[in-house]
Amino acid sequence: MTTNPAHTALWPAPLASGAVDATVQVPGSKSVTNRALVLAALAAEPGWLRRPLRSRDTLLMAGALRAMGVGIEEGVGPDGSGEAWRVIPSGLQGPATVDVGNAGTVMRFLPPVATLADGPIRFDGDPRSYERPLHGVIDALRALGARIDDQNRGALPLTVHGGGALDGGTVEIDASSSSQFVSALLLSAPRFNQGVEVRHTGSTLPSMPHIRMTVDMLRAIGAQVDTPESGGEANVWRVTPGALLGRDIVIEPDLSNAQPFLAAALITGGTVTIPDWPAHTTQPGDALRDIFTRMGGACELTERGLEFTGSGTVHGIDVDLSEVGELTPGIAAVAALADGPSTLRGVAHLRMHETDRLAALTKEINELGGDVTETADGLHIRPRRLHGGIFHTYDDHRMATAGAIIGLAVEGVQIENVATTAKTLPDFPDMWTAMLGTDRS
Ligand SMILES: O=C(O)C1=C[C@@H](OP(=O)(O)O)[C@@H](O)[C@H](O)C1
Ligand SMILES: C=C(OP(=O)(O)O)C(=O)O
Repeated sequence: MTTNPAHTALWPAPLASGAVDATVQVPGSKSVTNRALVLAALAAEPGWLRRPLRSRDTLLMAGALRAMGVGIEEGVGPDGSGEAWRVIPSGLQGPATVDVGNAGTVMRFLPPVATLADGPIRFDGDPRSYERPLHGVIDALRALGARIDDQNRGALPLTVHGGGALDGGTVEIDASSSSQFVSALLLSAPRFNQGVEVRHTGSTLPSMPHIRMTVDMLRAIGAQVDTPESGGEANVWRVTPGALLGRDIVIEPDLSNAQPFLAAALITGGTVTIPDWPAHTTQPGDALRDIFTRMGGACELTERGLEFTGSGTVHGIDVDLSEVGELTPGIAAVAALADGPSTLRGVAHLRMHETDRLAALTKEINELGGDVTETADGLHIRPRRLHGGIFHTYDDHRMATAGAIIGLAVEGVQIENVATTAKTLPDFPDMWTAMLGTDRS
């Protein structure tokens, strides 16, 4: 077996020499870009994505749709500003092979799309993708009329034998391990003959803002969706069959990827401004305004963007992160530097993310001298004086950025495989050093 040198390389995480003072332009949202690509590919007419994220997860999504026959061209948006993708839908075709990498959005959102293709679509990905939950999507699609070969029973790799159409109808799923099961079924449902009625039967459902994002984006492109929030039954979503419109969608900055930069302001007592922070959004990263304020910062949404200022003191926090699980690694990193203990709750499902994030955070922070324990559904973090050392990332972009946050305050932290940030933020190391280049020391 050959070893990719990028995976063993150590990146010396820069120490902040003073309070940061920077404006950081954060690239587009992974979750919005990948939903916009799927919806544009399923539309009845061409559409535009402006300022899409170009990262491993979104390029895998674009590559997969292209493999099924969708046109995705580089261009300048209709108003002449910014880079854009023009998406030209076409009859979806197999045979094709889809590499999902380790992108939850690709492995979950595309099997429903593949049922609409004419011919077999094979799905494969990184070794970790074989372990991530997919049974909710596979079982539901079978119940709705799809033919799927899954030699690994309920997981990747698999082949969807697209028949050019899917009956659709009513289906029950347990989405307690990933909200993406629900999003996946809803996104393709306008194209199912009978649409879909999805009923979640599990006791918990993580990442509700991401389901709201799915619903809002479906409605914006012309779909009719009934939800618990719009007066429907609890845990039931209905999508009516119908044509989707070609839209011009501007992708918001990725607020979860703004997290390490906001954390830098919080722990150095500096100020970071994130331009184009949306006034209204379904992105879970918007919760950082509240969470990082409770941890000691202050923020203001101005015409320049979100201005976040740290006080120099970081407080511990007791918080339920079930709605915003992807923020956990960054919050854990800040909590390890706080002036009191923290309890992060409601995130048992993170054990099945890019890596087992609860185990990985516990091990890596403790190896730097920290005191973290895993609970049934989260972490207890008691701050200790930390020391330098290697921070392993387990191919998880958010582990890499969590390590960089700790490295701001602790000398000698080295991040193994910082290149894994390419999953959603390929420019992270350069953005991080550029932010620090403006230290007010
Ligand atoms: O739908 C989406 O875009 C996402 C939903 C969430 O997944 P889970 O519900 O599996 O946590 C989130 O953690 C992931 O980063 C992106
Ligand atoms: C859980 C995440 O990603 P994925 O879309 O692969 O589930 C994440 O980005 O934190």
